[in-house]
Amino acid sequence: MRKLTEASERLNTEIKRRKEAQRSPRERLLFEELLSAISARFISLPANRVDEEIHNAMTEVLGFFKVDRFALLQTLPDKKSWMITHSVAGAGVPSVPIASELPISINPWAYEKLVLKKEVLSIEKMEDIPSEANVDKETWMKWGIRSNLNIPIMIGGPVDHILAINSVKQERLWPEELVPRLRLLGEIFVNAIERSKAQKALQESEERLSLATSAAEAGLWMLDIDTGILWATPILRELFGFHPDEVLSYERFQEAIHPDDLDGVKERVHQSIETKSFLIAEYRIRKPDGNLRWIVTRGRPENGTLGHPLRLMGVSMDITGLKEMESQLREQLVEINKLKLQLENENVYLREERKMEQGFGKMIGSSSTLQYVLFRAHQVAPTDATVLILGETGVGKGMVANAIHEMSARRDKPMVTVNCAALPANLIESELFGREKGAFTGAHARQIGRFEVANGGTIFLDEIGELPLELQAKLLRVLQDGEFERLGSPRTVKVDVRVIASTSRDLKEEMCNRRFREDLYYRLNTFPVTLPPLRMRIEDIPELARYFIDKYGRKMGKRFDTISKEAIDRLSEYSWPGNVRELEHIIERAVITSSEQDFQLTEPLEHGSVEREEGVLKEFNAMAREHIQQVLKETRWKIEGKAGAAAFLGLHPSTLRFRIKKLGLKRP
Ligand SMILES: Nc1ncnc2c1ncn2[C@@H]1O[C@H](COP(=O)(O)OP(=O)(O)OP(=O)(O)O)[C@@H](O)[C@H]1O
Repeated sequence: MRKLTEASERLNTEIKRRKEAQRSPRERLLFEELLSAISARFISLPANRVDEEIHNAMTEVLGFFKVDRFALLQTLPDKKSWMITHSVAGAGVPSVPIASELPISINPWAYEKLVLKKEVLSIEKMEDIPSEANVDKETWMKWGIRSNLNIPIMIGGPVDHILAINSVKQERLWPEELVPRLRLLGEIFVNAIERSKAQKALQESEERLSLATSAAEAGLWMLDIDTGILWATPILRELFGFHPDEVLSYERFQEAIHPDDLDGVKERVHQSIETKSFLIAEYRIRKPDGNLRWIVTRGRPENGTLGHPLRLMGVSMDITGLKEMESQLREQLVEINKLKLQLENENVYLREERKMEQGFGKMIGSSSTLQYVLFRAHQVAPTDATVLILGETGVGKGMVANAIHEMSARRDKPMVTVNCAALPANLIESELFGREKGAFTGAHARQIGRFEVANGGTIFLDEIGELPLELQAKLLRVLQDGEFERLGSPRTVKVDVRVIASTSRDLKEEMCNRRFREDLYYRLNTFPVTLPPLRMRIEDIPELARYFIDKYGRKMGKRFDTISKEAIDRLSEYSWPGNVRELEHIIERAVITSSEQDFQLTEPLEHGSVEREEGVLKEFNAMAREHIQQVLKETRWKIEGKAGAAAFLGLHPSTLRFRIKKLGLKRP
């Protein structure tokens, strides 16, 4: 019985095959015609019509073969699924939605056959499917497929498209000669799809380029080297002022270039073509309205088949704004450099002026006592010796200290002043020697002491007499060995500092009363310089007064033509307990109250005139004598001439001779 059934099936198949074979020549011819009509429609088909045309062609083929479903599938790059890109179905047959993804895992056997082995799958009935393809069979049966023809389409290398034809209403045989024709159809479809993708990509990139060039206001151009014909975008035409319809050429381009820049541009273009190198040129053009613009052009030659450049293509932009900005910046830079130079010069001038003010330049007074002081300072300045400046308050001790520093080799290093009287006793140590963080309550940060700041320079310890006894030993160590420790640190710090100290106290007396260490006193006193009080050099008063009147007059915009003799007399008679500082303040006030042109001392001088005691006078004579004697020694008793003692002391030679006689000085 089974044998009978099998024989009947074989017979049926044979009958079907014969029928197909009988139909074939006619159908084949018709199908050839259909194929050539379809392929003709795909020639130069615009990208946006490809999908529609594939759909039409598939519908025609579907009708032609009277099959139920026709689809084009694409293998997705991840190789895990297929995507239905195009699909049509016959009447009453459910179609597969386009863009739906089919996982390869539900058709593993078909994947292997079609994609990996590149074989055609022609299935007449589901029973023919081998047992290893059960998963695929189940899938197809679920979709109601009874017969199936799948053709891999390869363009180039791997299979990335499948043409799938299903029959759901009946089983059917797929004649073998159909396969090459359907594959051809599939290739027409896939080629059209690829072409449309490439066209779309090109269109997109053109759009992007055009967007970028128009955003950058850049004009594109292409020069045919052999013919000299120039192609240009509308933006380039606008940049150069060319007419939109004008036929452009290399000559026409040259005409637009400023004559001064033309040779340079021609040279660069020539070089770019000859050496096949990048072209870059900046030049001016004159537009038809006479407007001068700056243009930058970049380009590159494009090689022909024989390696000889055929075209030069590139981009040009208007950089007039940039150029203007650049030239403005350059002008500003010149201006800045000028100002910088001016500022530097002013700085040098100010520094010089300050030096003068700090040095002897502004130390007013030609009394022999003051001159002697200056002479001493001059002598000691170049050495590194410690100097002790003695004198009442306001006599100019600070000025002399400054002058010594300015005349020393340390003048380019800092001079740090510490007023020992102005600092509270508990802070003075950390001020002078520095401290480590946490050295005492409230020491939140590390602090560098003034000795370290003055390293390489000078420290001026004003009112040294006020230095607490316990710090005097520490100072002595610095003076002797140049070393000390910061507060709260065991580490020894080494410095190279010259010490100038000053005091208005009688240090000897302080030493006797055990308020000042003897060893420190002697160490400081190696080179004492005593500044006489103003009352001992009254001859300096008129000069000082004039100097201060002028200084404050200028500051306040007043110019005094006359200074009354009475004012000068009053100033000279006064005892000046506050010395030069007091004189300066009194004059400053008087300048404010005096009317223009006429300087008047309106306020009373508080202490009144003083009877100069004999002792003071004696002291004065002794100082003057010592000074004149010293100068005479230095000049080997030469009185007159440029290098003579009289010139040095600022005296007339006969006045000096008179003084020598009066002071009883004798040549050794
Ligand atoms: N010979 C001088 N020529 C011009 N100005 C002077 C002269 N002597 C002192 N002065 C001025 O007098 C003022 C006091 O000078 P300075 O501070 O040097 O005195 P000092 O003796 O150090 O005073 P103190 O002991 O109070 O510190 C300053 O303004 C200074 O410019």
